Parts: sequence; structure tokens; C-alpha cells
Amino acid sequence: MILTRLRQQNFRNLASLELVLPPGPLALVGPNASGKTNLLEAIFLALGGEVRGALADRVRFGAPEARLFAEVETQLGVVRFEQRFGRGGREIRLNEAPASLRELSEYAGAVWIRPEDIALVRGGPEERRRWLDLALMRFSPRYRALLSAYEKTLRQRNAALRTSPRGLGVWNERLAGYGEQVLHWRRRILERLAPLAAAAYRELDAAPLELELRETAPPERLAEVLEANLQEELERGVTLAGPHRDDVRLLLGSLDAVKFASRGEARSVALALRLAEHRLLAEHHGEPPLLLVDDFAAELDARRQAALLAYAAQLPQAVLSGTHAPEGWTRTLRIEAGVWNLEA
Ligand SMILES: Nc1ncnc2c1ncn2[C@@H]1O[C@H](COP(=O)(O)OP(=O)(O)OP(=O)(O)O)[C@@H](O)[C@H]1O
Repeated sequence: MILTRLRQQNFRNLASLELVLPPGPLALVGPNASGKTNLLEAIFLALGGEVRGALADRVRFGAPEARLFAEVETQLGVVRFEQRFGRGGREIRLNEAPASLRELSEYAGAVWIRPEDIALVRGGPEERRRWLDLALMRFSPRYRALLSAYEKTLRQRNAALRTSPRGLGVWNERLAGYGEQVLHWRRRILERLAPLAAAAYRELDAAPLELELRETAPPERLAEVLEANLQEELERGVTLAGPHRDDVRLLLGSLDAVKFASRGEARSVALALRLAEHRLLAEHHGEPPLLLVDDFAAELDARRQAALLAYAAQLPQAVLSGTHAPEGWTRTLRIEAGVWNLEA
């Protein structure tokens, strides 16, 4: 998938301009606070990416709404993505017709790699669950509905634990039903992501990387575990086992990367997770998503940078930001105080 045209209005500090993008590797270069991250975020969002925090914060200070327009070339032809968001809510259009986020996930879209990804390793289990869940939503729009049904039921069961334990039977059954499905989906995607992450990590470093699900209850025993925990759950007022408590173990050699990885190793593991996601999406859609890399040099030594650059350079399109261009990358998009300028 190739992004050929990007237009935006009132997105953070970016100047309202139309950008015609070339295929292949593109370096996005500018000083600190010039708007590099903002431009990558605009592209990611425009192509259906999901971000944390309120969309309203992405609207230029003082403006009522922001607009994003992206034109991409896919195997199935040219597709136009449009969005506006702000005080009046969010509106998405696909080829000029109203659409939902779910429809955007039918395209390869973009994978955004950023220094903040280190939280996938250094952060709590919720970071790794979210990574898996967001990846699953991109592969299966049905998973989004399933996960939200599970989460809603969990809130209802927790409320019942505190206020009306007599009605728990219904919630146990429902939670176990949805939970079992969530667990099966997660197992299936991890089975596919694990070897891709291991292969991506091998290109960065010699140590083997293994991914394993750490489940508080296996799917086939979830109902049983809910029963067994009931007394303690009534005392504490929360559900102690299920997909909302699970984690993904990241093993480097035989060591738990979450506890023992150095900063550079943690960043490399996070990078391998994102590259695995990129490769799996490429397989799934039959064409690679646009690769966006923010601050490509951050915390990576020369060898790891070279591996990342080599992967990016062979893709149909990749945009990498930094305060300087990677060596040998000739196409540069310069950005200064939110204004960009293409040097092809
Ligand atoms: N909603 C907004 N409206 C206007 N400006 C904003 C908004 N949100 C963020 N900014 C500004 O955009 C500027 C550029 O931020 P950005 O993170 O894109 O810089 P960067 O080029 O990636 O910098 P660095 O090299 O330091 O990572 C910041 O100074 C920030 O204050």
C-alpha cells in the first residue's frame, strides 16, 4: 500500500498543505518540536490507526475541528480516506461514503513504530494485552465486538460481586462464554506473531526471543476457575481470573525481558513486536502496510539501526523520522515549525 497524497487542516502544529508522497523510503527530517511526530501521527490516524487519548487534543489549539485526507494506492485500486474530528464528534469517509473504523481495517493501513513502544516491555501487562487486542481488531472486526462484550460483562459481574451476589450465576456463565472466545483468539494470533517476532529479533540481535501467553485460566477451565475463586472475589469485589488479567511473557534467552532487559534490549524487543505485526498484516492483506518510524535512531546501536533501515528500505513505502536522514536515503521531507518541504 502506498500513500500518494496527504492533506490536513488544523492537525496539531502542522501547516495546512497538500503533500504528494513518493513511493519507497522517505526520511522525515527536522529539529526538535518541528512536527515530525505530529505528521506521522496524522498519517497513522488518516489510515485508520488507533491512538490513545482524546482526538480533540489533536486539533490545533483554538480551532474547532481537524481534517485529514489520504489517498492511497492499494492492490485493489485507489482508495480515499477522509476524517474530521473535534467538538462535533468524529466523521469517517471512505471513497466519499460514510464509513466506520471497522471498514478502515479492511486495508493494510500503517504500522507506527515509536520510542514510546518501549512501554510494551517496560510497562504493565495491560500494555501487552492492548498490543495483542489492537492487532486482533485489525485482523478481525468481530474481535472488537467480542472484547467489548467481555469488558461490559466483567463490569457487570464486578458490580454484582459487590452489590447482589445472588445474581452472579448469569454473569459467571456469560463471562466464561465471552472470555473463552477471547482467549482462543489471543492464542491463535500469538501463535502467528511469535515466530515472526523471533525472526525480526534475530535480525537485530543474536539472542532468541520467545513469546508466550500467561493465562490466569485456560479457556477450557475458565468457568471452573471463576467458581473456585468466588469466595475471595466476593471479599475483594473484583474478578481475579480471565483475559483481563493475562499477560504476554517476553523471554530473551531464558530471561524475562520485562524484568531484566536493558533499555536498548527493551526497545529492540518492542521493535520486534511491531515488525511482527507489520509482517503479519502484510501476509494477511497480501501487501505491506505503510511503515512509519518515529525517531529511528532512538536507543538503537548502529547494528540495530542498520537492521531496521534495511527492513524499511525494501518496502514499497516507509517514512522514518529523525534529526538527520539515514545514510544513503536520498528522498527527504524537511519539516520546520510545522511546514514541510519535499526534496526528492
Ligand atoms: N493541538 C495542538 N495544536 C498546536 N500545536 C500542538 C498541538 N499538539 C502539539 N502541538 C505542538 O506541536 C509541536 C511539535 O511536536 P512534535 O512532537 O511533532 O515534534 P517533533 O518534531 O516530533 O519533535 P522531537 O524531535 O522533539 O521529537 C510541539 O511543540 C507541540 O507543542
